[in-house]
Amino acid sequence: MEIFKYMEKYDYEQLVICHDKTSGLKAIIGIHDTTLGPALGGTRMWNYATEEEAIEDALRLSKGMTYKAAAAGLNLGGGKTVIWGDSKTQKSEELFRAFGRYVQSLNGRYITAADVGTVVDDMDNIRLETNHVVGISSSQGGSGDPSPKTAWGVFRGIQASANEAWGSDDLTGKVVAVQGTGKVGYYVCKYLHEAGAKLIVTDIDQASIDRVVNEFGAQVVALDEIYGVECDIYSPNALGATINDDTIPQFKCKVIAGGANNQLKEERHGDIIHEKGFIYAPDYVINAGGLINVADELKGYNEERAMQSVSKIYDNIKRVYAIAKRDGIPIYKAADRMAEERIEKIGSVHRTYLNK
Ligand SMILES: NC(=O)c1ccc[n+]([C@@H]2O[C@H](COP(=O)([O-])OP(=O)(O)OC[C@H]3O[C@@H](n4cnc5c(N)ncnc54)[C@H](O)[C@@H]3O)[C@@H](O)[C@H]2O)c1
Repeated sequence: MEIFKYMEKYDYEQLVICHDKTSGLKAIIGIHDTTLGPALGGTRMWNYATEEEAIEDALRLSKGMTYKAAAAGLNLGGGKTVIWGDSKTQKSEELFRAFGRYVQSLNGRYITAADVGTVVDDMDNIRLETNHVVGISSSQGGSGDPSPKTAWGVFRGIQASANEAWGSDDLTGKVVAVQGTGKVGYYVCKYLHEAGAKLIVTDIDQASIDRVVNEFGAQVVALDEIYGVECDIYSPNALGATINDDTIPQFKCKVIAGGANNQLKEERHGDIIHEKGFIYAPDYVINAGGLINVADELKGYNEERAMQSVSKIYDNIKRVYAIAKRDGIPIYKAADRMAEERIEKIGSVHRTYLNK
C-alpha cells in the first residue's frame, strides 16, 4: 500500500504508528479530518493477518467516523484506532496504559472510545493516562451501555421515515419486521411497541426472542423469512449486508430503517432500492445514537441532555431525504453529501481569524 497516495486520495490528516515493546502494544491511530473538532472514534482490537490490513482498517474506519460525526451534527472529526493483537489473549493493563499515553501525546486532537474487541474496563485503563477517552465506566462519570440510546435514535429515525413515507410519525398499527433482538433490537422493539406498532421478529438466540414475545407480543418468523414478510417497515438490527441481490426482490415493506452497520452489501444496492422507491434511512445516520451519547461525556455526562441530542436523529434523517430530493440522488448518497456540505460550510467559517 502506498500510504501517502491513499491519504492524498481521501484527504487524510494523520496516521500515528504507536509501539511499546514491554506491553507488546502495536497501535495505529488514523485521523481523517478535524475540520469540525477533535477526531473521535473507538479503539478496535483485532488480530489482523498483516500490517497492511491493520493500516487500511485504521484509515477506512477513521474516514467513516468523519461522516458519521458530521451527519450527526456533532462538533467532532473522524478518527479511529486499531490495536493489532488478539483481544482474548493479549490484553493487559500495561498495554492500554501504554496506548493511553500515546492518546495523551496527541493533546486532544484524538479522543478514543470502545469498539470491537475493547470494553469499558479497557477505557478505564486508558483513562489512567489521559482524559481524552470516553465510554468509561459510570462510576468514573461515563455514560454506560450505549445500546438503549442507539435504539432511541433508530426509533426516531423510523418515525422520520414513516413521516416521509406516509405523511405522519404515527406508528399505530404499522407492521415492523425486526431482524435481531439483541442489545439494540430489544429496545427498538420496546419503543415501537409503546408507539403502537405490531412486531414481527427473528433472531438466532431463543432467549432474546422469548423476551420480546413475552413483553411486547411479537410474532416470530424463521431467520430467512424476515425479508419477505408482509410489513410496512423492515428494521435490520443484527447483521450487515442484508440489503442485497437475494433480499431486495423479497421485500414487501416501504421503509428500511434499522440500527445495523453497513446494511448495503454493495453501493449499487443503494441505487437499486432507490430505483424501486424504498425509503431507506442510511445506516450511519440512523445508528449514531451511541456516538452522540458517548460524545456527551465530553461536557460531563447528562443522560437527559444526551437523549435530547439523540432525538435530533429525526431531523438528520429528514434532511437526508430532503437532499436526495433536492439533488435527485439516491438516499445513501445524500447522507454523504449532507456530511460533506456541513464540513465544507463550517470549514469556511473557520477561515476567519479569531484570537481565542
Ligand atoms: N450497540 C450499539 O450501541 C450499536 C451502535 C451502532 C451500531 N450498532 C449495530 O447494531 C447491530 C446490533 O448491535 P447490538 O449491539 O444489538 O449487538 P447484539 O450482538 O447485542 O445483537 C445482535 C443480535 O443479532 C442476532 N443475530 C445474529 N445473527 C443473526 C441472524 N442471522 N439473523 C437474525 N439475528 C441474528 C444475535 O443473536 C443478537 O441477538 C450491529 O450491526 C451493530 O454493529 C450497534
